Amino acid sequence: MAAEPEPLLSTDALRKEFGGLVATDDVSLTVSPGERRCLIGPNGAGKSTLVSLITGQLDPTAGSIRFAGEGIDGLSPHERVDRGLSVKFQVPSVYGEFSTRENLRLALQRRQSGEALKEAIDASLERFDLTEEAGIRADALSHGEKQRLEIAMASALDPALLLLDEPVAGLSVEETERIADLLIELNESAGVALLVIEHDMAFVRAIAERVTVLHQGSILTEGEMEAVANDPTVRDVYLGEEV
Ligand SMILES: Nc1ncnc2c1ncn2[C@@H]1O[C@H](COP(=O)(O)OP(=O)(O)OP(=O)(O)O)[C@@H](O)[C@H]1O
Repeated sequence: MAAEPEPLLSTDALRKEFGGLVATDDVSLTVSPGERRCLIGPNGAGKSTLVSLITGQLDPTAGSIRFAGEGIDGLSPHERVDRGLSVKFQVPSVYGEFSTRENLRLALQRRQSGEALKEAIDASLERFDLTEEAGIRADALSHGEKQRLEIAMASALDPALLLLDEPVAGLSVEETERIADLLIELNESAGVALLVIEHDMAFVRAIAERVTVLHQGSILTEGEMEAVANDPTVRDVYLGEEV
């Protein structure tokens, strides 16, 4: 029998304590190459902490992480980005005083220069529907445009995995659908695996192939969205809210 292909990302018994509080409790999560996964769970479930452990912003109290076939424990956040693990945090971190085009140049110039760089910037502007905003200062963009610019910057270096922390929080239904379409297109055309934290269940339904539910720092369950949404234990942790 053929061996199972190695996951792109795997965490093994990951744990994070803050003083006496266990924010991440024995989390063993795997993401396959090219997969679209959403991470859901009520407020305080430990979603952002888990993402910070994966990106290297936080060090685990115990456990380990493998990415693209190698252990990445002890690598800095930048070293993880260089290996293809890219992240878009919840708070927009574009350079407000620079134009949309200049922001993309900063993200893309680590790999390219000259005419190739110009072409890559134009392609990225087009892919993320930002061509008309190319000359606008980033701090004058709408919230949705800023989110799209940030996703464009985070995917500039062709990551194997893109982590996104609440990419549609505070966006209109229309902008949310637009970002869902863009992420699916990015996943399908470039093969980028997605690991997305989100509270917006319509968005989760639109993009997730599989959903992982966190509760009190641990994985409560995993599976396809419909099965997860109908799971009574999941309904319990959401206290009757519609999942
Ligand atoms: N730096 C920190 N110091 C102390 N406690 C923390 C720290 N970061 C997170 N926590 C605690 O860890 C737990 C998990 O928080 P986390 O932000 O990871 O949850 P979350 O699922 O992302 O929540 P939300 O959906 O509200 O963003 C919470 O009880 C939180 O108060």
